[in-house]
Amino acid sequence: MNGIEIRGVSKSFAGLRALDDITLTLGEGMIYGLLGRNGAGKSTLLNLITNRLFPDEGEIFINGEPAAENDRAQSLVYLMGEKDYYPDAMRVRDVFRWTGNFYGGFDLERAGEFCELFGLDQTKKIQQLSTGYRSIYKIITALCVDVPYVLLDEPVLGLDANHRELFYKLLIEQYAAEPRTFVLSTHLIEEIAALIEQIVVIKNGRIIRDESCESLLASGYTVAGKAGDVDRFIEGKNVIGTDTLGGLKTAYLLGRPNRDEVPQGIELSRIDLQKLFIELTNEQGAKK
Ligand SMILES: Nc1ncnc2c1ncn2[C@@H]1O[C@H](COP(=O)(O)OP(=O)(O)OP(=O)(O)O)[C@@H](O)[C@H]1O
Repeated sequence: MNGIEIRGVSKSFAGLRALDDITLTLGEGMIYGLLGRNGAGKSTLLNLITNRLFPDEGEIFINGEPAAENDRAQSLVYLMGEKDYYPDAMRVRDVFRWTGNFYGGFDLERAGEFCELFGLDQTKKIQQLSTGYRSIYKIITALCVDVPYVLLDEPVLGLDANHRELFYKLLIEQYAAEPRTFVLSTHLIEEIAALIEQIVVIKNGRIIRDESCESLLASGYTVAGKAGDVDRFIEGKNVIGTDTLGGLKTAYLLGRPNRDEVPQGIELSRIDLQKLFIELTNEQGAKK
């Protein structure tokens, strides 16, 4: 079966259960958002898929082949991790060549174009790059390597807003030109909300949501209007947060709205992903 299949995987570090019986399939040609609070287990999961770590229990398969110590399976997955896996003295252009040799395909021409767009000098050594450009050379590598599964762990770390926009744009363009699976682990949830099709939420080492962005967003809604009207409307409903500005109030609710029940003067709209995420992942919040 094609895809990355994670079956009953657990991983502990010195007694701390970082991942607890994870079962998950990452399909082909999809953009996933892997979301979770700090320490939830996102990087551990990505590191297990790519053999930086090995599970205590369970197994991972890549296109039907065991992922553990299997070069053929691993050549299908590229992880852009938080750590630098290339020697500091290596030049950016050599990273591109080396990655192409290891993975059997790399679009050097496209990488050159991306370097120009980001203003990255390919002749520079990694050790000469600023924090943002250390992310940028890795982003470019991840976008240009020819593999069906690209895992991006905090890809926009240290990037300014313009460079983040550029990255999202290039990612969508690359995806449209040649569909493959991208898994984006990030805390900048609203920024990726428009890109992702499927959302996986990890909380305390367990998966609490694995569903389409569309259906997750349909599990809540926002109402806004005069504070008094909004207060009357939300009474007895499942309110997860409110914002007040002057005499106006916005309330975020779980559940599906009954449109017929919404009085005049109350504006109904979609809930934003960030608000839902906060509710799903706070300690008291959201049972599965
Ligand atoms: N090599 C390690 N040794 C010991 N503990 C570890 C190790 N790697 C991860 N952990 C612990 O496992 C848990 C999950 O960490 P992980 O890095 O996977 O979380 P994360 O969701 O990626 O977090 P963040 O968003 O902060 O990067 C944390 O409690 C972390 O401290």
